[in-house]
Amino acid sequence: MLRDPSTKYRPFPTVDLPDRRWPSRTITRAPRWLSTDLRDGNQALIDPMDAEKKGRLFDLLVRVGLKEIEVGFPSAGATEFDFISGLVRNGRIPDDVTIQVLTQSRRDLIETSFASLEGARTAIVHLYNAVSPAWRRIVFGMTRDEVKAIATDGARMLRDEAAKRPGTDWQFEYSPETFSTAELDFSVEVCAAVMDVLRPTPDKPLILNLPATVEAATPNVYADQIEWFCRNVPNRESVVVSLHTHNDRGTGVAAAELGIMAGADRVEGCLLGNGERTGNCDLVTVALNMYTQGVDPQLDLSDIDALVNTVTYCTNLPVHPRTPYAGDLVFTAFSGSHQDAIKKGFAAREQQNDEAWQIPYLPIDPADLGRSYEAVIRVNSQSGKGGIAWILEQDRGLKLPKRLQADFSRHVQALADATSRELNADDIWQLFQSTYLPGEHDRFSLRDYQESGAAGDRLFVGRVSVAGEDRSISGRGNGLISGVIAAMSEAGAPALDVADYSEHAIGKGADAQAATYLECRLDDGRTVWGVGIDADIATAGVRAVLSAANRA
Ligand SMILES: CC(=O)SCCNC(=O)CCNC(=O)[C@H](O)C(C)(C)COP(=O)(O)OP(=O)(O)OC[C@H]1O[C@@H](n2cnc3c(N)ncnc32)[C@H](O)[C@@H]1OP(=O)(O)O
Ligand SMILES: CC(C)C(=O)C(=O)O
Repeated sequence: MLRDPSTKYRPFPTVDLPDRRWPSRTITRAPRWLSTDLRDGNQALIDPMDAEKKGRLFDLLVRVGLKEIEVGFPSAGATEFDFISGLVRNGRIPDDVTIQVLTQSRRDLIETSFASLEGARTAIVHLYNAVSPAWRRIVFGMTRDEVKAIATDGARMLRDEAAKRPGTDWQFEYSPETFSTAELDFSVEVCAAVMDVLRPTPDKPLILNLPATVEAATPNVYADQIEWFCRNVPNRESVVVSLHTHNDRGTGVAAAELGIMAGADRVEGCLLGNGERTGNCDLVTVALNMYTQGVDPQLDLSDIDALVNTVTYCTNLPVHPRTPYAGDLVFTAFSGSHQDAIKKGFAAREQQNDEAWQIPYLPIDPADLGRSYEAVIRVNSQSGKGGIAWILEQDRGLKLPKRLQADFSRHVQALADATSRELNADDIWQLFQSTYLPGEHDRFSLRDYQESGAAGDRLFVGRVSVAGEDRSISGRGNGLISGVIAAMSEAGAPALDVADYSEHAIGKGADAQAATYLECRLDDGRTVWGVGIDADIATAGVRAVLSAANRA
C-alpha cells in the first residue's frame, strides 16, 4: 500500500445541497422492489444459472412476493433467451408479477430482447448506457452528446419495437449506468432526453434507475445525489425513481435506505446481496431492517432457511454465517454476558403484557423468520452460567437455582477450556449427569427405602451401597430430607447442613419427573450441591441427599 494514497486516489466530491431534507426523514412504507437476481446476480456467477436453476429461483422470488423480476439479458445467449421466452410461453408468470429484461442500446440486441418477450401480457424493457466521464472517455471514446445519443437512439428503438407489439402492456426503464460517478446535471439531461422520446405520463411513468454501478462514496453522498435528481428531473410525477446500489464500500444497503429517504420509489437488488464484485443491494436486509422498525416490507421472508437453501443452490455461493438476518450464527450468542441478557430478556417477556419485541442482543424475533430459539445460545469457553442454565432448561427442562448454575458453570468452563471447542447440549447434559447424578463411581448409591411417621417426625429406613457394600441405615428428622441426612451419617457420610432446597416438576402428565436441588454446608465451611431426579418427588429428594453426600 502507498504511504500517501492521495497520489493515486482522490476524495469523492460532495453534492452542493445545503437544504437537503433526507436526513430528517424516516422510512414509513415499503418501496417497489425489483429483483435482479436472475440478471445482475446471474451475470456475476462463476457458473451462470441453467434453466432449471433460474426456474427455481424465479419461483422463490414469486413466493417471497417480488412483483417485478428482472429475468435476464435475452441477447446474452440461448440459455437466457429460451428461459425468458419459456416463462412467457408456459404461463409461469403470475398475473400480479411483471418481468423485466435488460439490453444495451444496440438494434440487434433490442430486437432480440423484444422477441424473447413475444406474447407477454406485460413486461418492462430496461435500457442502459454508462454516462460518467470515465466511461465516456475509456469505454465509448465519445463526447457527452454522443453518449446522450446512445440513450435516445435506444429509447427510439424501444418505442418502435413496442409499437409493433400492441398486445403487450410495455413499460420502460432507463438506467444512466454509472450515475453515482457522473455529473448530476448530465444525468438529468440524458434522462430528460430519454423522456422526450418515450413521453411518460403519471399513468404510464418511466422508471429512471439511478445506479451506484460502482460504489465510490459514503451513502450520504448517494442520498444527496438522489434528492438532487428528484428535485431536478422534469415531470417528476411521470417518473418512478429507482435505486440500484452496489456494495463496493460495504454500504450498499445503507445507500439504498438513505436513497429511499431521499425520495426514491423503487429499489433494485438481489436476495442476500449477490451481484457484481461485492454484490448488489441485499433486498433481504433492507426489507427486514424495515420490518424491525414496524414497517411491513411486503415481502414474505418467514422461511429464511428455505430461502438461503434455494439461493445457495442456484448461485453455488455460500452465505456467510454472519450475513444479516440470514446467516447461521446471527441469532446465536456464545459469550456469557450476551447469554445472560438474552435469557433474562425471554424471562421478562413472559411477564410482559404486549407483543413489543425487546430481547437484548436480538434485534428481531428469530421465530418471525422461521428460526427456532434452540440456537440462540451456544456454549464454548466464552460462555457463562446463564447460557448453560438456558441450555439445560430448554433441552432437559431443568431450572437450576442460581448458585447451582455458578457451581456447574465452573465444570463447564473447565471442560470447554480442556477441549477448546463448542460444547453442545449433549456434552452439557453428560457433564451435568456425571457431576451431580448417580454414577458407577459414586461412594453412596440408593438401593431402596421406606419412610414412615407423622408430619414433624419422619423415619427413613433404607438400603444403600457404600463403596460397593450394601448397608441398612435409618434416621429420624422433622422431614424426609433431615431423616435421610441423619441416616447417611450411619453410612459414614459427612454431616450435611441444608442451606437451600428447591424442587420443580419436569414435564407434565404421566411422564412428568421431579427435580430436587439441595445446597449443603459442610463442617469445614465448604458448600456442596446435590441433585436428584426421579419420577417420585420424595425419591428425588432422597437422591439429592446422596448426591450431596457423594460430592462432599
Ligand atoms: C452494469 C451492468 O451490469 S450492465 C449489464 C452487463 N451484463 C452483461 O454484459 C451480460 C450480458 N452481456 C453479453 O452477453 C454480451 O456482453 C452482449 C451480448 C451484451 C454484447 O456482446 P458483444 O457484442 O460481444 O460485445 P461486448 O460485450 O464486448 O460489448 C462491448 C461493446 O458494447 C458497447 N457498449 C457497452 N455498453 C453499451 C450500451 N449500453 N449500449 C450500446 N453499446 C454498448 C461497448 O462500447 C463496446 O463497443 P465496441 O465493441 O464498439 O468497443
Ligand atoms: C444496468 C445497470 C442498472 C447496472 O446493473 C449497474 O449499473 O450496476
